[in-house]
Amino acid sequence: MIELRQLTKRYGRTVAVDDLSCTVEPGIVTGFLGPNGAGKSTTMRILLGLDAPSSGAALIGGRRYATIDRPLREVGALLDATAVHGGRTARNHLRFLARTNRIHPAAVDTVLDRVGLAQVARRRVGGFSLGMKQRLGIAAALLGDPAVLILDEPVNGLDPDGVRWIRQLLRGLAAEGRTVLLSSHLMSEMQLTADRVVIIGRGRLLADTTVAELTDRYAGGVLVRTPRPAELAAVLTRAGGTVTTQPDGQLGVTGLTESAIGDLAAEHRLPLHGVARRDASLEEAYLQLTAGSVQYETPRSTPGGPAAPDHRTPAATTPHPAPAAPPPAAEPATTTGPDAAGTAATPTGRDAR
Ligand SMILES: Nc1ncnc2c1ncn2[C@@H]1O[C@H](COP(=O)(O)OP(=O)(O)OP(=O)(O)O)[C@@H](O)[C@H]1O
Repeated sequence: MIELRQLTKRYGRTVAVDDLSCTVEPGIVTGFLGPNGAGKSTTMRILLGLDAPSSGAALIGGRRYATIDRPLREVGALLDATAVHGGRTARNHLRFLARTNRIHPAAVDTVLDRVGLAQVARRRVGGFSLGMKQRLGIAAALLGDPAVLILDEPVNGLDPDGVRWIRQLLRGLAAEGRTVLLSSHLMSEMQLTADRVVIIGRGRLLADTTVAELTDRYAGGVLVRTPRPAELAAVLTRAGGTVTTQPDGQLGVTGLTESAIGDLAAEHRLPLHGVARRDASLEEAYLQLTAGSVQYETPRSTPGGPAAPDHRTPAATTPHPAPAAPPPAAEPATTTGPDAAGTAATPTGRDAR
């Protein structure tokens, strides 16, 4: 289990994380979402002992990372898949991590197999594609068979097959009872992978709920298909509904249930070709929820200029690209957390799964 207790982090005048409290439970996948600069990476770095909180606490299995004796056995992390020694082979990279964390060397081949890198285990990491490095980073995170996994943008660089693979992997790891926290800007993917989401904006908690509850909360009424839209719209409006005509000619109705719409249509002998609840996607819910928290706005269209991207289009998977990169991290992020490279280790019991 992961717990954030009134976590606050300030960098000078910037409040990167602002009084953030939440619990990330085992047995499910929890998505960690927020616009660029919201404080996700900062929170993850604090969880992994790479940065110190200004106040509050970030706990893994009830303890601060720095007090965990054999970190790789308790928590696996992927922060920056490219932060690996390019001259080493994949196998040697993992063997080094295993040795310095007193993990049995047999675990190396097991995780290489699990992430699909067994065939390239003896190739130098420098020649790996970003997707292969992501897989290697995940292998390193899994090396100690940890109860908790913290993954920052793990699908970056993966092809569609790899994206599906990681979705199934993470869901499988959660089903084994592990705590899985992952950040991503890919809302459609997050909707398929995560059970719960913690959404932050400008360092503050905006939502901590299930994906189902969130999409339900932002569901947009009922979509009605009829060959006589003007007449039906008049009937529904008179009955207290609010009706809008969609670009595809359907009627969007709020304020009336599907059954009420069906009854009214039957009463007025107006044919219905379809009545369906309009579920919001996670992306729509996310965009509405974070609308006031975006720091790096997508440019709006200007007369004669290119059209701004439609934030409500499902294909827009990176809703708020930053025009400028945020300041670099205070300390270099590592693939597996600070102790991956060899801090002391003594056996501890697993208490966080
Ligand atoms: N080392 C640092 N020094 C100063 N400011 C920092 C530092 N690290 C982060 N920040 C600031 O803290 C805020 C939160 O940044 P953070 O990288 O945690 O956001 P994020 O949600 O991970 O963003 P992204 O989605 O773009 O990765 C931003 O305003 C960022 O500029």
